Amino acid sequence: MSVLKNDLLLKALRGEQTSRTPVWMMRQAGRYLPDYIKLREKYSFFERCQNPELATEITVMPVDQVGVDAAIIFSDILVVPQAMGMEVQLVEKVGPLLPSPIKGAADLQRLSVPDVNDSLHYVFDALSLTKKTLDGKVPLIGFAGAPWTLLCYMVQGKGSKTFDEAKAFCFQQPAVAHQLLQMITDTTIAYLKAQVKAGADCVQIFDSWGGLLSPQDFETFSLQYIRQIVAALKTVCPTIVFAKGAWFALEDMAATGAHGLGVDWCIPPHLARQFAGENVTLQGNFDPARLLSPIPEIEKAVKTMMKGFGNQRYIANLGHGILPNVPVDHARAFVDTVKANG
Ligand SMILES: Cc1c2[nH]c(c1CCC(=O)O)Cc1[nH]c(c(CCC(=O)O)c1C)Cc1[nH]c(c(CCC(=O)O)c1C)Cc1[nH]c(c(C)c1CCC(=O)O)C2
Repeated sequence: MSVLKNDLLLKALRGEQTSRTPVWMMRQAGRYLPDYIKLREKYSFFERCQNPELATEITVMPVDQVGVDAAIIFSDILVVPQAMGMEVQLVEKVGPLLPSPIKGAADLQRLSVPDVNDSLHYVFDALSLTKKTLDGKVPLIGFAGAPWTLLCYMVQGKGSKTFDEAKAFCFQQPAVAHQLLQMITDTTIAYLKAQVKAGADCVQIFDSWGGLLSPQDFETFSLQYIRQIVAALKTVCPTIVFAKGAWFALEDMAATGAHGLGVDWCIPPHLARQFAGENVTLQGNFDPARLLSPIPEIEKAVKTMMKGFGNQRYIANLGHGILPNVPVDHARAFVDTVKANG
């Protein structure tokens, strides 16, 4: 395994001094990149994920074309429900569709905690090939969805602004919900450990819908499972927890021992730092829609963000995934501005 030539991200996560701020963008692999859009015409989404050569090609694209300081493996959080036994489709322009969602205890019979080396081996193959292809250029990030966010899709069956059916399931059948969350957690721990074995240098847990829960419900249905995952991974690699909208839980999330915490644009940097404390790296928090501003305004806003977070224990990123309609030169302006001011 080659030594990393750029280890800014890992240094920032470990709390070591960095010579400048590392930068990457959530959902940087795909969507807005013209070369990715071309591949989309030829292969279905899961074909792209399951073919290690294609997944590697897409993973490396933003490193070469936008200049980010880390690669994140091209895959999706929904490969875990798929491996547990659910049918998952990705419908063009609609998003994820799970035609037979979980509605009650009987539906859990259809699910299993799978042997990840069997059902998700293609992700590990993609990680190994990507690691080799990167040749130490930048670190490689592995990832998984948080149990709560995966439950949202497994119960609701599709995307939603409120995930009201998923919440109703948790509130009406809490014992079944906790059984499901534990199955997802057990699968995820094995999955992330195997990602590290295959070449991931650190991992991020995406809790995209954490902020839909009240602080008490976030603890009950999300954080206690994230805590298990972080505890299991802590000695294996640095972990980043990104719970969108869950600014209220920054202090509790820092107490899990995660190395990094993602924050969205709804909280100013100084409050994020105040809530999270000094012993964790913060990552974020540029409004993805702000990448649609003219480039000079992007540059100004990035500098303001960086001043707010300071230049240590900080990773510049967006506050959620990059939007599909962002021009590549705007994404590049974001990355270049961080590098020039870091
Ligand atoms: C909620 C969620 C999903 N997937 C993911 C999340 C958590 C992060 C977030 O909240 O944005 C995570 C994800 N999905 C994808 C990645 C790849 C790595 C990266 O670039 O960060 C990652 C990290 C590829 C993808 N996953 C998907 C695409 C688009 C499909 C395509 O290009 O054909 C990509 C590039 C499909 C997907 N997958 C999902 C949705 C809602 C959609 C449809 C909408 C969309 O994002 O375009 C579920």
